[in-house]
Amino acid sequence: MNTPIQTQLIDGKAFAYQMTEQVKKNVAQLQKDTGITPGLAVILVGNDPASEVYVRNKTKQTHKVGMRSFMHMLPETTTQQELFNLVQRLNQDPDVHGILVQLPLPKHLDPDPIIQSILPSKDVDGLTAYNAGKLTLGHMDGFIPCTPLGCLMLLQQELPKLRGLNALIIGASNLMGKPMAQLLLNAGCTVTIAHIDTRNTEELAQQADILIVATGCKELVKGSWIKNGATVIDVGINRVITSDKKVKLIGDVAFDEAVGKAGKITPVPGGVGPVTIACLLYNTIQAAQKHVKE
Ligand SMILES: Nc1nc(=O)c2c([nH]1)NC[C@@H]1CN(c3ccc(C(=O)N[C@@H](CCC(=O)O)C(=O)O)cc3)C=[N+]21
Repeated sequence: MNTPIQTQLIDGKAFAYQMTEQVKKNVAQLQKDTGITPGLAVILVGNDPASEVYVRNKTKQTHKVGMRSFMHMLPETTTQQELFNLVQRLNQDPDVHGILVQLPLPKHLDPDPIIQSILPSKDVDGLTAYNAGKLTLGHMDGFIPCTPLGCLMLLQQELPKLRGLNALIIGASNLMGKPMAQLLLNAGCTVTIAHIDTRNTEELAQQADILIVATGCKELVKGSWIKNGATVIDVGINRVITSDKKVKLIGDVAFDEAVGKAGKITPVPGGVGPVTIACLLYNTIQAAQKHVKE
């Protein structure tokens, strides 16, 4: 019988608060030095309730740090050409330093050509081929997607030495899994990516010192999958209705089972989510600062 491990919660909310305070100072400094106020444009197409929550959070935080926020809420019926035209306008707008197209887009729209039409210098989501390529080459001066950047920052805070650790990432998306793998590889981890066709994900997880889960499958990872003392980063956000008819957020890790096995774990909510938004603000101030230097 193994003695249960004391599992430490990683407080993403507190981390995001610290980061946001720093961004706020940098915004004030930039305004003092140059008169420029960083501006973030967010495009939301259709009315997905979860996306509306994130976008509202983003707008609130943007104002809190003293940046300008340009919200573009487009109807479900928006065409590819209309969306493309809006991105072109924002590319040319000198008040806009960062552009984010909230994903997923409605099914009739093709996200990739839209994303690729964003100017790399305004691509604060880090999804253009230019920024993705920079990351792959190990250049840290491009824009890095906000969620994996946030996960890396949390890991750097929690683990003094990442070099040589085994990391398993479950989920291989362009927004999360792939850039996460590049970041951890650059940090010296031995990186494995598992995805929907992987046959032995559970077995791979049991070898992982760092386990990052971004699948959108609620409570996919069971307690028995987790190596004793591992650091677990739960990127999932799943809405479920409880027996007393309340909406509750749960992650991609069965949290109650992970407690007593993991050394450290991010909760949902209050883990990766708030840090993602802080990283978006961080990328946007970077975009505005670079704009000044050019
Ligand atoms: N182009 C694009 N870039 C993104 O970065 C992007 C996106 N599309 N689409 C969706 C995902 C998801 N995402 C979140 C941001 C904040 C919270 C967040 O604030 N979460 C709070 C809870 C908020 C709630 O109540 O739902 C928490 O975890 O504590 C969650 C998820 C950004 N994403």
